[in-house]
Amino acid sequence: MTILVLDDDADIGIAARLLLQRRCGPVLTLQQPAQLLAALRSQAVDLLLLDMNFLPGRSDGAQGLALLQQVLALPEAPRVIVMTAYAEVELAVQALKLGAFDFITKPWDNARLLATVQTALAGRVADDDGDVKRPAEESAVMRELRRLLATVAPTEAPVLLLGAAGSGRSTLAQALHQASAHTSEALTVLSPAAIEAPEQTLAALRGGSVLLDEAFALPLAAQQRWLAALIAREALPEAPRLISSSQLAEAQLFDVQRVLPAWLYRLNTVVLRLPGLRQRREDIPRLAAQFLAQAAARLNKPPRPCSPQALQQLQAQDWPGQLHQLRQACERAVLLAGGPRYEIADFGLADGAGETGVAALELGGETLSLQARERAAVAQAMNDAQGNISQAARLLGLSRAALYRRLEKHGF
Ligand SMILES: Nc1ncnc2c1ncn2[C@@H]1O[C@H](COP(=O)(O)OP(=O)(O)OP(=O)(O)O)[C@@H](O)[C@H]1O
Repeated sequence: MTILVLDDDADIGIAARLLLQRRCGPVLTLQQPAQLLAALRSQAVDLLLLDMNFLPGRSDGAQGLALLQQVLALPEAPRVIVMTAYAEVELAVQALKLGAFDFITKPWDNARLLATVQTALAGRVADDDGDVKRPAEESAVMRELRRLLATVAPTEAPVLLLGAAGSGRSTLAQALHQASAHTSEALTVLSPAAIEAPEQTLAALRGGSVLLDEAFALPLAAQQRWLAALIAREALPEAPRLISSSQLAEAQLFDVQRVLPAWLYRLNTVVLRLPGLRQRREDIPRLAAQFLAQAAARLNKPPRPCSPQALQQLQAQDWPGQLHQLRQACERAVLLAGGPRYEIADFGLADGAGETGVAALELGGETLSLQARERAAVAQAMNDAQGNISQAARLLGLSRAALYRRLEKHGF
């Protein structure tokens, strides 16, 4: 994986090389924008770190944006991370709209730059001959979701995020907050099911965004109180931007025994639905590569490619625990892998569990391992409690914290 850094400040190139070369691959540096296109035509580059301002006294990024467009129009275009000054959020947003993979602000935070670079490189997977292919593209359904997110983020409209547990709702809420007008303020995450006094909790918030996690996983009377508390809070200055999440299916949302319609209508001005991995299998290789690269860096293991067979089999799994489960499987692979590539056995997937989920484990009867039984019991309780953590914990005779640990452990 080759990285090219273009910045008129030579020190930036040196700093990037020191940080990235050992962990990610060769780092080339350039200071002259005029040399960029020729360099990209003569040399295979996987990732370009592109400064946005080169002319003294100019800071509108126009030259950087023009270069970005030219780079992305190349037949073998690398991914591009643009580098902007702290105050140039607007410029970064423009670059993202043009197709930049991500942006980083200078002076950068080393851990953040490394993570961003690893994520960008992770999309490139090795084929059978070990050659590097073009980054796998994002599924159409996720591209559409991002487009919607970019449209609604700058508005003040309440957004409801729907998706299965582990499908990435918290991450989407973060992205929404970051692209909103409140990005310089806090995103506060609240679990209504765990909060006794919504009035005081909401009154204490000043600006920013608030995420009401599992907003409907509470009794109807409590939903009524939250509704009243929210209406009271919105009448006061500095009301936070409202984001909520739920893992309920559409039909359950409109079940009046479970969801107070007025509470739902307060939250669902805009609804963003996160598809499960089964609905976007084409994203699995890229996500797996990303999780593998992140885990390898964190655990100080050498980066390895995934064998094409392993990728194919990962793609064929159903992943009932969604991204959480995929991430955990990738961490296992990083810990267990002994060969030059990750093979499917390294991921430690329970036989059949991936294809058919919990049902297969239950059918396994006496042959089930203790771990599998525990997972099945947790899944059953979560199902019976309709996703309400407190209730599921009661059913299992566990504390909420102990249940959270088990949910995490089993990749829900
Ligand atoms: N678009 C993405 N690309 C890569 N990784 C992602 C993405 N979205 C989420 N993840 C990762 O997947 C995992 C699950 O995401 P997240 O915690 O956002 O899901 P969730 O639906 O909020 O889960 P829960 O139901 O447990 O609250 C996390 O480790 C997160 O870092």
